[in-house]
Amino acid sequence: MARPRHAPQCTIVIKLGTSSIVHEKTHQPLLSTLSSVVETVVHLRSRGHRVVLVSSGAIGVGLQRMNIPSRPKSLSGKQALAAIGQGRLIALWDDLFGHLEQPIAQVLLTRGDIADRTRYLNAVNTFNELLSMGVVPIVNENDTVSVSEIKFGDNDTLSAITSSMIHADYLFLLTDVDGLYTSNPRKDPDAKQIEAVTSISAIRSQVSTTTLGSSLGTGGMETKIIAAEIATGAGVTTIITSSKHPENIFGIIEYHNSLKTSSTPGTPLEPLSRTSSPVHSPSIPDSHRTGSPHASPLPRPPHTVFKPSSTPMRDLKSWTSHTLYPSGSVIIDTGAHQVLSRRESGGRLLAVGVLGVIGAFASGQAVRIVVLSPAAVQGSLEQSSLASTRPGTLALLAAPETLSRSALFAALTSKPEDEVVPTVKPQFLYDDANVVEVGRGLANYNSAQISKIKGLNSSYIPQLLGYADSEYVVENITIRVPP
Ligand SMILES: N[C@@H](CCC(=O)OP(=O)(O)O)C(=O)O
Repeated sequence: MARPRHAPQCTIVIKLGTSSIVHEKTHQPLLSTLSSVVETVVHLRSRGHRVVLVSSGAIGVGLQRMNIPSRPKSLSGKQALAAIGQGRLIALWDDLFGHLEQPIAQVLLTRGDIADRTRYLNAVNTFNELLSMGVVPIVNENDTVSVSEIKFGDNDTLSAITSSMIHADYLFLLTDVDGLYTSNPRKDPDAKQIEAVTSISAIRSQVSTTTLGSSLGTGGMETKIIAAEIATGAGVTTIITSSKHPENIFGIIEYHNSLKTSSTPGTPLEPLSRTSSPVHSPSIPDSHRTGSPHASPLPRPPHTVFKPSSTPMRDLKSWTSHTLYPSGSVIIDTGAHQVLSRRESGGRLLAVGVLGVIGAFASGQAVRIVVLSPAAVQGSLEQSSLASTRPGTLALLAAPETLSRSALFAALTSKPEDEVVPTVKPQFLYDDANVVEVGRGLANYNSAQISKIKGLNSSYIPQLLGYADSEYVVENITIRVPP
């Protein structure tokens, strides 16, 4: 007899915002929502899934404990309330999960914690160990020690980074609306839910993101879209759905698994849940919206799905792009921008493609990869000139991004290029105002060294720096804005 096909076991991150954890006015915990989340998580665990919860709410619980009506404006005020509330918040989760014999763990992170590669790997190892022990890690930002430079800022971003760290299959952003709408559904009766998103840049122009979000949390739809961008870039299917019906997570996973894996279109997998999942409205299958070859006969609980990238970033690249606070910028020319946007570049930048640096950074630190803004290119062009400084040496007092180096050498000297030591001296003053960030990477040399070797063939590195650790000046580059 044919055995029923089981849904694959997944790693699932579920993020609950402040407005889903405490009441907006009274700050009392929303016990029925929290209990439903606990039942859902325990049920997912019983089906073999690995689950991580990202829980906001420390400040909200702190407000209730101290009987303070609204979030303080000062950072230290928020940090103090988070310190008061976090203990009670985790105690509440432990109590609720404890009734169902489910062990939990508290994981508090800041961006600074995982900006260091060793600490990042330690965090990954801890997550993996906890998950293999059958524990549900409950993550929040370590607000007490976070300052603006090292803050994730909102737990949407934190949940996306957590998903990428543990190579999650799904990230569920549970919130007070059941998906992404074309406009604010609370105000606009014509607002339409967007069921599936394949291009985040395209969706940005179609939706209004400013009007949603409660007075308690720091997130809103914009931070959810940013989180979806980070998570889908790391290969994680990202879902926005209502925190009022966490049990719909079963139906949503089942629905998407049936689209993905059904060899016979329309054959449902064995349900993840034996209990029936309330489904609030029948809706048009994703296949209709996204061009998927298979239609699913399964009901589709309301949600918006952001499809994962078909070419997810390698782990280290994802880590570089999103977890590291960049210390400075490396300005690249248009040619390097094009090359780095191709996969075969391996995400490595040669000195020849560098126009300059902004700020001071050490080797090993994260840097922004930036290009000149159109206005800066124009300003640079206006100041261009060419000069010879000593025999056999060319100084380019020019806008190097506008020049072909070999054409330049051919025009100005009969010597082959490798006999000439050029010095690139753009006269234009580059700063953050005249560049545009297109990606991030890890510097192999410090800012002063990259300044010395910018624009040059890598063979000059030992001569100019006295050593050459690598022929590349920046590695592990992720280009997020193609030319
Ligand atoms: N770490 C803070 C939460 C930050 C925040 O407001 O997040 P969110 O409610 O998801 O927008 C806390 O626990 O209160």
